[in-house]
Amino acid sequence: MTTAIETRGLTKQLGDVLAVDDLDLSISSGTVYGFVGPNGAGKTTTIRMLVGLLSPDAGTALVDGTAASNRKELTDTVGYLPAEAPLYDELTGREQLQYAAQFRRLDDGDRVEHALERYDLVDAADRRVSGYSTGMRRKLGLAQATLHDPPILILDEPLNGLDPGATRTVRELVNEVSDDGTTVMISSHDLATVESICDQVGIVSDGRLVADASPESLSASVAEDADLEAAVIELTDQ
Ligand SMILES: Nc1ncnc2c1ncn2[C@@H]1O[C@H](COP(=O)(O)OP(=O)(O)OP(=O)(O)O)[C@@H](O)[C@H]1O
Repeated sequence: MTTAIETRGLTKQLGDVLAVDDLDLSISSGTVYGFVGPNGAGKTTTIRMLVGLLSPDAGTALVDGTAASNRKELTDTVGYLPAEAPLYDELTGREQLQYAAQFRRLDDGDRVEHALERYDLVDAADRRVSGYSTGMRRKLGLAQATLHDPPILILDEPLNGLDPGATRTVRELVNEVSDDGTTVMISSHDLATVESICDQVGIVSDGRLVADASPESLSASVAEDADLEAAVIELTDQ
């Protein structure tokens, strides 16, 4: 099995904080990987290094075998959704996706219409993004991040602030793209959802990886009837 994402000794200091501390990650292709841990554990900082938005102080990050700093080469390979979706408020939802399609030189107009349907945004497609709710913005952000069908999808807190319906949409998307062989890395505090969709979960605390295994093994490692939430609390000393 090939490795989609690999870090060795990844380290980043931000101000006085050692945000990521000698982190070794290995995510096999096709895995749905949950990246969890307390507030301030270093998840976003790690992800920003994986998508080439931050340079590590030490260590290496490879995405699809290419240095993560090489953003240009990874444009077609990676779909990335940050916690705040990068959207233009003055555009309509449809225009936003058309803009993203042009940026990526995707000439297929059907792709945009298909994405609007897939994310249940057809009725809102001609409204300006400035009037979208949190869930609608997230869905549009996801539509944008997946427009080019990237083989690797990195989602930073995609479930934050979503109602159950929108959470289900994200869950279904992850299951769907995973069935097609896409590798998905997803950081989240919604541990029940992570438990239900992820094959493997990495737990970070104070910038370090404290555990990395299937949700079932992590739960079983703390108690017979434990769930992932109990495991995360136990393993991160919360
Ligand atoms: N620009 C910055 N300057 C100084 N410290 C920072 C900066 N950005 C993040 N940090 C610190 O780095 C650490 C890791 O932050 P990071 O955002 O990666 O954590 P996280 O696991 O994503 O947290 P959360 O779950 O709350 O989003 C935290 O202690 C945070 O306060």
